[in-house]
Amino acid sequence: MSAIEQTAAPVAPAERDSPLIVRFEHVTHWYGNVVAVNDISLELGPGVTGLLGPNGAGKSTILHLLSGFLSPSRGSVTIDGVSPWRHPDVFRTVGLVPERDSVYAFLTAREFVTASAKLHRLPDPKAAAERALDLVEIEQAADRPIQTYSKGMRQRAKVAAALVHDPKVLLLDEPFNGMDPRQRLHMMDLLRGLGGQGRTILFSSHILEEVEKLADTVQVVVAGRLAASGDYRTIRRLMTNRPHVFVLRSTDDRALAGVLIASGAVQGVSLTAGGLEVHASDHGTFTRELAKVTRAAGIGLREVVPSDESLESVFAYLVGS
Ligand SMILES: Nc1ncnc2c1ncn2[C@@H]1O[C@H](COP(=O)(O)OP(=O)(O)OP(=O)(O)O)[C@@H](O)[C@H]1O
Repeated sequence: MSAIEQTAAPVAPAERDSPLIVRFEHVTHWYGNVVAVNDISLELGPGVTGLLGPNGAGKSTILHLLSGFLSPSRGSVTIDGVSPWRHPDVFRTVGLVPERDSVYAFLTAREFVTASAKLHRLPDPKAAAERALDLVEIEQAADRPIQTYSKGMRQRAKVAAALVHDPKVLLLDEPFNGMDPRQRLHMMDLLRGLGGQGRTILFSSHILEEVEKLADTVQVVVAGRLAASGDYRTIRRLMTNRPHVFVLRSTDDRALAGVLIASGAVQGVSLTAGGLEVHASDHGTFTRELAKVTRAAGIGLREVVPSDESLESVFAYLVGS
């Protein structure tokens, strides 16, 4: 595979009104011998997209390629046709909320966000900071040092700093890490609102439920590769239709094994010390049939435990499919 030429004659994206298109074309990135991103092609438009994958999948690398911190070893990354690598104009269009807190904690949020506005050389840094602080709703606490903030408020201060120049593309690396459920909901509302305003929002997560609640579209990455991509419902269906393993405990496991095999709802069963292990070909059919056959056979079900629900097994299935 040969490297794709970067698009020539860039037009400063910030000067355009139409929604930006973020594009990866056959992008590969190596750190020495480690292939962190492997031949990924994808396209993002306005709205909220979840970048879902287990630890080490390549999510941060993808975000850093988009932010212009890394250049692709192969392929091209473009935002509205312009490569972010060594093209400072693109920085006016992109805001990044990094995973780590890289903020001096003695600063107040107002000082931190104003400093970010100055770095962007905005004509009125104070007014821009005011607007951004207002957007993330930490105006009330904006004059307190960041070290006095909760995790959720620290994250919001980082989002304000990333939004200070009103970027059309907002990238967030694991924005929900360490947040309690209330803070999480608040951040979700905020990102949903920003996506609704026509911004292109890409956030990384290794938690399925976070992505399900927030994202319109999902990009699933596993071991540097794009494992699935598109509408959340389609990906959810892929996940629930995959083969499942359950451990059942009932009043008569042996009889249950017999009726399940006869029903055709399972591919295999084995009696184990922990109960009856069944391999179901798909989740929906199995759960429907299970209720029916146990009732008909007069068997009492005590427990149904999915035994392969770990994210790794779901990802492994997606990679294989
Ligand atoms: N600077 C680096 N030098 C060498 N290898 C790296 C470097 N940064 C990341 N990697 C490796 O590249 C792969 C992808 O890492 P990346 O941080 O992009 O994944 P991630 O999905 O964001 O994971 P996490 O959620 O754990 O941060 C991993 O195998 C990681 O160990």
